[in-house]
Amino acid sequence: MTIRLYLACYYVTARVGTPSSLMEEEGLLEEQPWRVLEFYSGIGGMRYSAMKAGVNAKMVEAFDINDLANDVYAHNFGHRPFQGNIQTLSAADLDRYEANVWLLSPPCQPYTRQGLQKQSADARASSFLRILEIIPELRQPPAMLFVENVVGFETSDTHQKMIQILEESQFVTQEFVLSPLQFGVPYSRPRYFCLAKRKPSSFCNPEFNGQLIFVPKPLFGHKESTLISENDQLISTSNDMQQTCLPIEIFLEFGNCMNQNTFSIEGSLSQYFVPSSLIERWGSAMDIVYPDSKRCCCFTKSYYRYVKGTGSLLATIMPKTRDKTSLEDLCLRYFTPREVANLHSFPMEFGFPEHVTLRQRYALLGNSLSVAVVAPLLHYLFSDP
Ligand SMILES: C[S@@+](CC[C@H](N)C(=O)[O-])C[C@H]1O[C@@H](n2cnc3c(N)ncnc32)[C@H](O)[C@@H]1O
Repeated sequence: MTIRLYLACYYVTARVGTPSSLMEEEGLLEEQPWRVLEFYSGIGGMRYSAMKAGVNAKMVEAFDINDLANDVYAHNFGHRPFQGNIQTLSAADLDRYEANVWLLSPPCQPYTRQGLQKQSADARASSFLRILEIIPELRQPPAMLFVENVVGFETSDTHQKMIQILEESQFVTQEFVLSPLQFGVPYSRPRYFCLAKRKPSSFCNPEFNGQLIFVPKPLFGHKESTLISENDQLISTSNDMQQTCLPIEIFLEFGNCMNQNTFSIEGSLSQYFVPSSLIERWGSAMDIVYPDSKRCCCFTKSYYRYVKGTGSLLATIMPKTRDKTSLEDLCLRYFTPREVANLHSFPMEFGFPEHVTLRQRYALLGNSLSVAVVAPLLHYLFSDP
């Protein structure tokens, strides 16, 4: 079944800070906006990143198979993504959009360390492989591509295939593994990113072509002070980059005063309180952070359903001595969905439609991405040398 195409367009943004009408008057809008397709759009992390990056882009279409994610996207952007399996798109379908930029954040389960790591053999990898195979079949291939995935993707056979197809289709690539911690956000969420430009386009720092880079410095024009490791990869000089991060309290919607008493007064807040039974059973596996902490763990789509490895819990009582206080006394709570969105650097205007349940909100956010990381990467991708 082929997905029917709607050619209705919707806009990301003109350049940040300058209304487009004003820019037109000033004669600044000399260039046509880039026509962008957003694959695996989820709740719109890529779109928010493009907005934050201030790139001159027009979102031509977004695609996602998940009904609920599309509800959230429509709620925030006033446009419902195309609902269907990306695998069913043909080259002719995609050519009709006349897009020149593709943003893709395909499913990561085939590559996660906790998963079976079946890579390309996992059915959830098929749609991405198919979309890659379409590139050489296109009448008008994209000029730029941006791919986001989990760390582990870069060693997969899907990655190998992606690089092979991109090279054969005349793309140059630069790859990154970056975390929000490297952008001042107290949030550990390292992710893999591939930036690709089709020749004759090139990157501002072409000396990084074909490399996997672990520091954000090339994005900001720094060429020196990045180190080359034994296997020629750029590595971070600093193990303690979180020292430069803001404290977690800046990202909280309920401050330190939120304790058990507050929970009982404010009925709806009680849902964030961690029950004693969970503390007893899973206490030793919990990642506990404090309002003054400068790091918290990655929130996954299973946050709030499971405790182990799904994201940090917040101590709302600051103990005098941290290592001697019982967990019960810390008045532990879950981060709220708004706070997870804050740590993902989503804008304040982002919200959920009422019918989306708490668990669904966490699941959708857990699948999304860090705007603080993706925005500068997109800005770099869209910049001309
Ligand atoms: C890693 S998430 C991307 C989330 C997105 N970047 C965001 O900011 O929310 C992958 C998304 O791809 C969607 N998806 C997975 N397989 C798909 C397919 N074959 N066709 C269309 N969408 C698919 C899922 O519903 C999910 O929303």
